[in-house]
Amino acid sequence: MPSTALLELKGISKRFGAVQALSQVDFETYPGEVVALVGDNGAGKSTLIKIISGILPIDEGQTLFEGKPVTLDGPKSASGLGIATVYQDLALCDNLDVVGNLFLGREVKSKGLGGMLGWLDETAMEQEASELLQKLAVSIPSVRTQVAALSGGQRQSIAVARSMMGSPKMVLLDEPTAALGVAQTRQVLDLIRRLREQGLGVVVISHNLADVFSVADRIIVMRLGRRVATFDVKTAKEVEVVSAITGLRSAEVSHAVAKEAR
Ligand SMILES: Nc1ncnc2c1ncn2[C@@H]1O[C@H](COP(=O)(O)OP(=O)(O)OP(=O)(O)O)[C@@H](O)[C@H]1O
Repeated sequence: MPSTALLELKGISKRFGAVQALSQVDFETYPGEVVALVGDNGAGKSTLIKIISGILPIDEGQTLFEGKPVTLDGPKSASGLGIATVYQDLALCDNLDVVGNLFLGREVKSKGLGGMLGWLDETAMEQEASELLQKLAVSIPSVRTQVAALSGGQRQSIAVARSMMGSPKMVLLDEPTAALGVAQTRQVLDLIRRLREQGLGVVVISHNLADVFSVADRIIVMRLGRRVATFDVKTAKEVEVVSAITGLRSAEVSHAVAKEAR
């Protein structure tokens, strides 16, 4: 593991009225690793992701990016540092094709008079889109396919690819495999592995421990707004992770699992 974290949060606290959503949370990600953020409903995962993506201000704590103190006071400051977020609701435009979605808001104007007239350089965008999808090994019928015609896994892959357009250093994924079938999930998990191979720091929120164990390097467990455990996937046991998530002892988890299986 490289010694300097890409992102380091220290003692982060966040309150919504009477609800203490985060209490003194430390969090760190390194380049070229996948960190899974897990925890029960209401544990504080989304709040932490929103803080990292600059959507929510913190009440207390410190943020370092590549070892330097920074302030994440808006989505622009996060994206300016190279932090990209892929939300659960995808935010793709169904009526646009893949190129249109990848370049939404960052269209390439054609050079010369065409550019002055506001014409878009479709050829350049098409080529760049194809290159990006090839690099990420995302397989779709054509970059000119409307995203409405893609499978759930392909759509999620396009959403992830879109987050790569600004060449980020870190990608946050909120439940990227929720609502996907087995084959589509595998496709998205493969894509996450490729982000790691490219040296990115990847943070994945997931409720699916099978996915977590298959793709993550480290697992950070949140419970009631606190970071309660950290596991190295190579040595972690699922029962221990469930125990940290629920607050039950491992023996109680095993007992509950056995009872459920009956
Ligand atoms: N905007 C908000 N206003 C008030 N309370 C909030 C707000 N956002 C989150 N909370 C509360 O903060 C706590 C943490 O919520 P958060 O959404 O971060 O949990 P989570 O781990 O992402 O849960 P889930 O898995 O259900 O998405 C919860 O008690 C939640 O009700």
